[in-house]
Amino acid sequence: MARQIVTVPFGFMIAFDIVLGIVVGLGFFISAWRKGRKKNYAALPNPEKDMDDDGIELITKGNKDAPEDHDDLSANPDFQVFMRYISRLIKTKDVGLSFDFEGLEFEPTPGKKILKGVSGLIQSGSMWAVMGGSGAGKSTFFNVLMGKTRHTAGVIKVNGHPKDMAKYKKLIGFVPQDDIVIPELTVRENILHSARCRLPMTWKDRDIQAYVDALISCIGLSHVQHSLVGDANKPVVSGGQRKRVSIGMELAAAPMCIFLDEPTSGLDATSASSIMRLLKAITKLGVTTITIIHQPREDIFNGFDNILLLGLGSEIYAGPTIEAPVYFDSLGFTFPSRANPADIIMDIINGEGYAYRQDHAMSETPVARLIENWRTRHQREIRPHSPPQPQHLLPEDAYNTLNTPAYDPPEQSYEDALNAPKRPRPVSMISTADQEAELKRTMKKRGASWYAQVYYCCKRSITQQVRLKNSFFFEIGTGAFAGGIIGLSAFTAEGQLFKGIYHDSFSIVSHAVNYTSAPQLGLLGAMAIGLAASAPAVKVFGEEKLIFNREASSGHSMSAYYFGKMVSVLPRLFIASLHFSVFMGILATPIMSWPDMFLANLLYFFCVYGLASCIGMVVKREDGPLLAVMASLIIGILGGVAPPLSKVKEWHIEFLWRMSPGVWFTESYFSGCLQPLEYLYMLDLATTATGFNLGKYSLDMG
Ligand SMILES: Nc1ncnc2c1ncn2[C@@H]1O[C@H](COP(=O)(O)OP(=O)(O)OP(=O)(O)O)[C@@H](O)[C@H]1O
Repeated sequence: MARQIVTVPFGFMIAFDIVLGIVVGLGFFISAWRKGRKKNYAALPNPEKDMDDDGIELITKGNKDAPEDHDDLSANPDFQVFMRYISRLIKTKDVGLSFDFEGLEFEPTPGKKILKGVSGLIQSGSMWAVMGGSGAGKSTFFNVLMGKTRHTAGVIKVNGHPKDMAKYKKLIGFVPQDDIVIPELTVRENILHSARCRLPMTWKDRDIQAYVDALISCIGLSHVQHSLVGDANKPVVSGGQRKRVSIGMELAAAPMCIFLDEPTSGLDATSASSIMRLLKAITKLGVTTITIIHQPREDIFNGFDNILLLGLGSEIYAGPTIEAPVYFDSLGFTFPSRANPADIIMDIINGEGYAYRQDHAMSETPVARLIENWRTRHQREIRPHSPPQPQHLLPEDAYNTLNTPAYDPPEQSYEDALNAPKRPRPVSMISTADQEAELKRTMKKRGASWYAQVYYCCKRSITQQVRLKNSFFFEIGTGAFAGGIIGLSAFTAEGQLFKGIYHDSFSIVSHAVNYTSAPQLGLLGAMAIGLAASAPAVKVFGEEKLIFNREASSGHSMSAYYFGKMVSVLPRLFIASLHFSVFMGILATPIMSWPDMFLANLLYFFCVYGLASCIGMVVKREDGPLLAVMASLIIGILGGVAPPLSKVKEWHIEFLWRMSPGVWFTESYFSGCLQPLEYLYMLDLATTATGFNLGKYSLDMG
């Protein structure tokens, strides 16, 4: 049998590789030239910047801690632009998002209560701090309030109506404790993607870009906006700047309520203050802000309208920030003048408050005593929990608040405050049907269309892949190598992968049969593709599990993400499959038509990518590659070669094998290598012996 020559695909592959080589070479050349040009300016006092291969500015180490532009918000002209945009976005008949929660409990395992009856009222347009020691239950409280974790007891009301908070996810922003950002994108690309996917679909791209520019300036990232974000392994921007990107990604969505889990960790004092002032300003527009904060500076602490103090999963205090020292004073703690009240409060609620007491009455289990004290006092005399109704200022007025001190000292003494007549606890604001309808309309408008999100996700993924070119070239190389190895294994057969019994009248001259070589080639091919594709697939999909979760919980379309991602990997699958098929075709020369073989390989690459991405999404990040490789080997082994599919049929468990893409793939090879020989051999004997079907190529591919 003549060796099949795969001239056209081979020529195509070579031409493609040459073009790819030229493009990459030119890229290197241009970036080296640009780097050289940069070096000529090195003598100037401007901050040094490098360019990476894609022309992205990389901030050099020396510049990482350089002061950011416009830390002083009130001097930043972009701030007014930002405020105008955001006030336009959150204007909804003076109704924002307020939360009323009563007796919230979370008990993941019986007997282990993480939250124990937390109650409170967070009115729209108020700024809350949640404070407590490590493990006090702050993040759990956040998760329960946001609807990410189902509470085991208690009621949550949104605007006075018992509702599932998750329904409002398009209007809620959440800045997680860890910076979940895409390291291969620049600062601006990360924020712009969030804005494009979450802002109203009616917005023009020009407006979105202007809004993002103003926001980037307000969070002090203009000078690094074209720098890659990087990650902990390969940092490009500093940790504090990455934190600000994370905050920017949420502010870009103009949320009506924003939850921030330690937004100031990793920021220097000035930047932290600047970010909190920005948050304060948007709070004045009606945005509800709830922040977990550990060690706030005094001005930051005093900027919060209210604080919720947690200890051992219970409330220790909830109410106006200004009244917290008064409350602890009433318990016998003395606040030294000139000390940061936040520090003292943290000491007290961590059970280290005896330094501020004359007596030692509370030295035993102090946190439990504080909790009990709050509970009994709270029942006895209910103090106001929140400031008056939100003021919903105009952007200009909110802007002006930046120039007034954040903290107004109490006009009355602590004693006066303690003896003041008791005010009734404010009732929660109950939105009208009209306001609810308006909120619904706002939510409906939020977010780009599904098609637009597919486009943005696909574009973002292609950008990432271009910047991760090493992984791309590795995948092509592995594909070519695997194809070559499998081709070599069948090289000596010279394309004769099947021998059967000749048709009647010639059957007597038949030689020994060989029914196994063709399916074996399929089996080896499946395993080789599994090895070549599974690890890169985990990298492309699995590494983004946290990003995916973050985006899904803020209302991004999950299907758009997957679809966009899938479309973006098709070119690399095509190229890897091309290299695999060409090398395999040249060396093994099966009589199966090359396009059929290529299509089978391509679809099998696709299956392995799908499987590996699902695994990468559900298992731990470090386990992903190994488990994906193992799973792809298993589906390859379930290809119906050993044990033969005929045997599996006898056991009546063929359906199990048919669940594996490996069996369809092997069957397509079997079919492809045998059908051209139908004129010569009795193929039905071979199908009975192996259990594979013939002539079902379309079904196999499907
Ligand atoms: N789903 C869960 N199952 C079991 N234990 C949990 C669960 N969620 C939280 N915990 C435990 O509850 C406690 C409070 O956790 P949480 O993350 O809310 O604390 P935190 O106040 O945010 O702490 P930190 O400031 O250190 O982040 C911790 O001891 C944690 O291990």
